[in-house]
Amino acid sequence: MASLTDHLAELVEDADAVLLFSPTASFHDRFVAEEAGDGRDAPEIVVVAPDNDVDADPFVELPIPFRDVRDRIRFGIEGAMESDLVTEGDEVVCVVSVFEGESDAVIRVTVDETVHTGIYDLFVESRADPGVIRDVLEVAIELGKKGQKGKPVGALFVVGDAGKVMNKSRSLSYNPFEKSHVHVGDPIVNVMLKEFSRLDGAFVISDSGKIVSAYRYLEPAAEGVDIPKGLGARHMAGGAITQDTNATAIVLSESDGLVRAFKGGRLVLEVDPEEY
Ligand SMILES: Nc1ncnc2c1ncn2[C@@H]1O[C@H](COP(=O)(O)OP(=O)(O)OP(=O)(O)O)[C@@H](O)[C@H]1O
Ligand SMILES: [Mn+2]
Repeated sequence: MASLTDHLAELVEDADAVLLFSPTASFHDRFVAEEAGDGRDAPEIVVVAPDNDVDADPFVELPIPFRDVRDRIRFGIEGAMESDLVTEGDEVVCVVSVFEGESDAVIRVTVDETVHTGIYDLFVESRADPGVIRDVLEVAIELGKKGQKGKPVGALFVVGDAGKVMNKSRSLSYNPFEKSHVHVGDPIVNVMLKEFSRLDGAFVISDSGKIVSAYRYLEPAAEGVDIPKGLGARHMAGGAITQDTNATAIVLSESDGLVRAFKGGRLVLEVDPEEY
C-alpha cells in the first residue's frame, strides 16, 4: 500500500504553507528533505506539536492535544498567523493524525474568517498562564465526563484578572478558599473544585492559578455580548465577564454537557468532554 508521503508532494504543490501536526522524526525529516530537494519554491513548513522533539523552526506549541481535529487545525493555523507564517487567503496543507499514531490524513484549507475562532489567543493571549487555562479546561472536561456522583453537573470558572472579577461579582456564601493558597493543577484542588461545583456561582482563579474564591455571583455589564442563542444565565454571565474584564471564562453546561470557553465576550472554544 502506498503511504501518505507518496502522494503528499502533489497535494502540497502550490500550497503556501504545510503544517505538520505532531510528526514523527522520520516523517518530518523525510518530508523536509523531499521538499528541499524538488527544486520548486518550497512552501513554509511549520511543525505544530506539544513538544519540539524534531527541532523544527518554525514551531507552534500545542498546549492540549485537541482531540477534535478542527480545533487542532485552527490552533495551528492561528499560531502560524500570529508568527506571520500564514495570512488570510493562504492555502494551507495540514498533515494530521485523526486516529492514534502516525500521520494519516491531509486536509487542505483556505485561511479565512471561518477558520479563525480565537482558539490560539485563548491560550497564548490570555492574561492567565497557558498552563492555568489548560488545567482549568481539564478540570471542566473531567467534571463533564464523570459528573458529580454520576449526575450531570454545571460549573463556571473565571480565570485571570481576578481583582477586577471580584469587583464585578458578589459572594453567595462563605468562601472556602478565603485563607488558603491552593492552585489549580494540585490534585487535592481538583477534588475540592469538583465538590464545590455542586453549589451555585462561579470560581474565580488568578492569572497564576491561585483559587481566589468559590460561590461568586457575577454581575458584569452584558451590553453587546454576542454569545450563541439558547445558552442560559451561567453562559451569559461567563461570556459577559470576559468582555467587562480581561478574564477568560470556562463553562461546563449542566444541560448539554459541553465545555465552552469565552474570551473578549465571544465563544472561542466548544468541546465535548466525552471525546476527550
Ligand atoms: N450571574 C451568575 N453568576 C454566577 N453563576 C450564575 C450566574 N447566573 C447563573 N449562574 C449559575 O448557573 C446555574 C444555571 O443557570 P442557567 O440554567 O440559567 O444557566 P445555563 O447557561 O443554562 O447553564 P446550564 O447549561 O448549566 O443549565 C445557576 O444555578 C447558577 O448556579
Ligand atoms: Mn440551564
